[in-house]
Amino acid sequence: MEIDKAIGESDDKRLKTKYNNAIFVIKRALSLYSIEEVAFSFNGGKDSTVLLHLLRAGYFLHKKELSCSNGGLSSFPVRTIYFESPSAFTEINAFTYDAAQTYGIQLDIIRQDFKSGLEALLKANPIRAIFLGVRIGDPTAVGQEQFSPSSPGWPPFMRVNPILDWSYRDVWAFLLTCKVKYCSLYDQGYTSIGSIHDTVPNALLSVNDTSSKEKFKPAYLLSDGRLERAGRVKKNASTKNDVGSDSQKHEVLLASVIAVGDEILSGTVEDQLGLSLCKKLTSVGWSVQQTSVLRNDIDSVSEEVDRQRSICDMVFIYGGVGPLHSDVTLAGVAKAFGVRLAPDEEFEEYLRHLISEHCTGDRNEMAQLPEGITELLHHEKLSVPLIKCRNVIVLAATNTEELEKEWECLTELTKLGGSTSLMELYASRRLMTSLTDVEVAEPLSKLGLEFPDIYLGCYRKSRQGPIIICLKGKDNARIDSAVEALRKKFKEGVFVDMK
Ligand SMILES: Cc1cc2nc3c(=O)[nH]c(=O)nc-3n(C[C@H](O)[C@H](O)[C@H](O)COP(=O)(O)O)c2cc1C
Ligand SMILES: Nc1ncnc2c1ncn2[C@@H]1O[C@H](COP(=O)(O)OP(=O)(O)OP(=O)(O)O)[C@@H](O)[C@H]1O
Ligand SMILES: [Mg+2]
Repeated sequence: MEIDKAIGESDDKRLKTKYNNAIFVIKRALSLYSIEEVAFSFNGGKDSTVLLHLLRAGYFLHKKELSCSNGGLSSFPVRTIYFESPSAFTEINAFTYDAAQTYGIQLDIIRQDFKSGLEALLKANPIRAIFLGVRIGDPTAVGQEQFSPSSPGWPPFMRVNPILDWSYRDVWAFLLTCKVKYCSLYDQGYTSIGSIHDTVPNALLSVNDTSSKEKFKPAYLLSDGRLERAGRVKKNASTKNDVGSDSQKHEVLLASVIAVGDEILSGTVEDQLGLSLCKKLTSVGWSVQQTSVLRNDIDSVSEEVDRQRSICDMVFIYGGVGPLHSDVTLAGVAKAFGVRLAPDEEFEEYLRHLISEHCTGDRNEMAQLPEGITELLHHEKLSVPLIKCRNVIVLAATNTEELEKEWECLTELTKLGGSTSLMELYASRRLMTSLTDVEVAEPLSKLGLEFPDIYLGCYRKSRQGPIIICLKGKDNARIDSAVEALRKKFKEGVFVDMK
C-alpha cells in the first residue's frame, strides 16, 4: 500500500508517530463499527485529503490484520459524503470529483445544510460514525476528542477525528511525503479554504512582484501554521470579542489590565507592570477601563477574565504564567472561555529550545494552552511567542524591561497582521490651565457635545495646582479643531500646550 510504504520509508519521526496514531484511531473505529456504519466527510480541503489517504491506508491495514487483504485497494469502501454548495470554489469541486474518480470513491453529494443533510443521511442509512478532518486549532474543534459524539441538537452519531492532534506542518509533511495530489488552490497561496465569499489567499505568502498581479507562494511554505486562517475574511461582528471590526474603527478602544499574583496583594512586590501597561495603552489611544490584581486562583482568574473580555476590546493579563503550582493564569483563561488546556506542540517546541535541559517528565506542563482559541504571535525578537486567546493577551513579562520588549513586538505584530488593528496610533493633546474647575466645567461639557468623537479627560496633580485637560481621538485635525473651539470660549492665553 503506497501510503504506508511512503511513511515507512520516511525519516520524519514526528510524521511517523502522527501517522501511526491516526491509523490506530481509524483501525479502532473500523473494529467498533461495520463498514456500512461508517462514513467519511470529504470536501476536497487539505485536511480531508490527508484523511482520505489515511483511511485508504487504515482500511488496508485493518483488512491485512484480519488476513483478508488481497494486497491492493482498487476501490474505496467507506461511504463518502460531500456537502456541495454553490459558494464552493470551482477548484475545490473539481478536485473532489477528480479524487473520487482516481480512488474509486462513490460520492454521496448532499445539497442541504450540514444538519438537515446528516438527518436525512442517517435516516436512510445505518451510519453510526463519521470520519472528519477536524484539527485542533479549527474553531469547530473546541472541546472535541478523537471520538466525540455529535453535539446536542445534531443527529446522533460518533464524530471520529483521526487527525485532531495534527499541526499545519504535519498535514503538509504528509501530503508532500506521500506525493499525493491536493487541490490546486493550495499552490496559489490559499492555506485554509472556506467559501468563495470568505476566503482569499494568505497575505503572509504574498510575493513582492513588479507586475501588477499579486503572486503568492504555495501553502506548504507558510512557516507559522498558527496563521493558516489568515486568509479567512472575518465575518462582521460587533461584539467586543472581535477587535478590528469596522463598527469600532472610529471609537476609542477599551482595555482591561489584570495582574495575577498573591505577592502583589500581600504587598511583598510592587506591581510596576500595570502602571507601565496603562501608560503604553493610553499612549496609543486606548482607554484602560479597569486594572485589577487577583489571587493565584483559577476561579478568580476565570471570573475576572470572563467579565472583562465581554466588556473590553482587549484584556491584558500578566503574572501566574509558568510551571509552578501557583501559575494558574492560562488555566483561568481557558476556564473563562469554557475550553480545556491542551498540549500545544508548536509552543512546546519553542519551550524545549529554551529550557530543554530543565524539562522534567514526558510533557512540558507549560506547553498546555487553551484549546482551540489560542493564537501564537511570533516575533523574531521573542524566544517564545506571545499568547493570544481571542481578545485576551497573556504577557509572560516578569519585569518592565521584558514588558518593553513584548510590547514592542506586540505593536509591530498587530500592525503587520492586518486582521487585528490593535494598536492604531491615536492623536492626543494635553492642555494646562490655571482656570478653576467651576470656570471650565460648563464650556468643557459643551465641547464634548460638539466633538462627540473626541475623548475629553481632566485631572489635577494637587488641589491647588493647574488643571490638565487631555483630548484624544483618531485624527489630529479634529483634535486641533476641538482645541481651537475650547480656546475661543475663553480669553487668549489661558491654555498652555503640554508636551
Ligand atoms: C459530518 C459533519 C458533522 C458535523 N457535526 C457537528 C456537530 O456534531 N456539532 C456541531 O456543532 N457542528 C457539527 N458540524 C458542523 C461543523 O462543526 C462546522 O460548523 C462546519 O464544518 C462548517 O464550518 P464553517 O462554518 O467554517 O463552514 C458537522 C459538520 C459535518 C460536515
Ligand atoms: N462541505 C463539506 N462536505 C463534507 N465534509 C466537510 C465539508 N466541510 C467540512 N467538512 C469536514 O470538516 C473537516 C474540517 O473542515 P476544514 O475546512 O477545517 O478542513 P479542510 O477543508 O479539509 O481543509 P482546509 O482547512 O484547508 O479548508 C473536513 O476535513 C471535512 O471532514
Ligand atoms: Mg475547508
